[in-house]
Amino acid sequence: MSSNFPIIDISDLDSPSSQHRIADQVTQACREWGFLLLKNHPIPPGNIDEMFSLSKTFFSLPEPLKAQYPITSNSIGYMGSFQDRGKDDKMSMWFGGVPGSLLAAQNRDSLPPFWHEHAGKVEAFKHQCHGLVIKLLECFALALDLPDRKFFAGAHKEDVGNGNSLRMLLYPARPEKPNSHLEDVGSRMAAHTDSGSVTLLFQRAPGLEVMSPNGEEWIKAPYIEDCILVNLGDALSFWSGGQLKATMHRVTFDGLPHDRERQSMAYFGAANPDTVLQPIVQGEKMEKYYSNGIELVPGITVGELSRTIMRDIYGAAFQPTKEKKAPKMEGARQATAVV
Ligand SMILES: O=C(O)CCC(=O)C(=O)O
Ligand SMILES: [Fe+2]
Repeated sequence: MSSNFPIIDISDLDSPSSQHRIADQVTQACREWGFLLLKNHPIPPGNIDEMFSLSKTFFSLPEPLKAQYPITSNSIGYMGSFQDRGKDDKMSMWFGGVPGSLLAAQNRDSLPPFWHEHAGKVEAFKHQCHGLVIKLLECFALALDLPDRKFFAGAHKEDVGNGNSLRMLLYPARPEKPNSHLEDVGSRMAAHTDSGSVTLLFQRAPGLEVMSPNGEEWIKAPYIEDCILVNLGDALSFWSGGQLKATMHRVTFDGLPHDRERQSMAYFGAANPDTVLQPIVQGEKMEKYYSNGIELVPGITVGELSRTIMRDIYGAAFQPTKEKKAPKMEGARQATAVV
């Protein structure tokens, strides 16, 4: 069923003679699917392997040790299985913020000590991801023929706001299905759309399901080694006047049985918090648009959207505990949408 899932080779993206063709392919995939697999991308496999290996070591630490560092409103920290609103069986480690913020004094208490010596590598990896997100945004600007070709790149500065987060994930393998002994267990990752612009998804095993273009069935996202899965978020869909899709995706116990492990990493490329959401493609209007059940009104900013989503998901449970002790840092307060 996933045989016509788009797979696009971007090895020639930097060559002026191929740029238009690749931009059109990427954009067409996002009009239809909102998802695609990128082949021959510029992120070195060794760096991806290194991140996965660190992630695995971190997640295997004792739960009480990790649980001392719950995610804060700086989008830095850990969240264990069954702890989020959906009570899903997955562990997440979040690395939000601008370059340098993982080791900044005000975040020291939020970052588990395991990561202190690796923070530079994580930030270097985020920087590479950001570079690829900008290239993809340039493709959309070109193929959509935006009046302001530089709008996307200008609105996604790496050193502004807190939106660009790396989330490491581990869906643990368990001898028994968790809801046989725990009440109120959800799935692995509840169905959702991402709220930002472009997500780069690195996978180490299959398990993700994606809504089909006709919106009628869940399709297994193909897993191809060395390819990055890309999907779009609600903000980008909104700017495109709905031409580009933000597609629902999920991980269930059917798609990923309880005794199978999956490791993944999502890099969420998001626009700077003061960027206004409104259609920018000529001739497009957007009256009503929803991001995971929250109505987006044209004129809302990216920062307001992510704060609303964070409040909706965590409610009173989301306490920026560590942050309260630390001095405030301008420009790094926006929460990232978490599911
Ligand atoms: O594990 C996955 O591939 C899903 C990750 C995801 O959808 C997310 O973090 O938003
Ligand atoms: Fe997602």
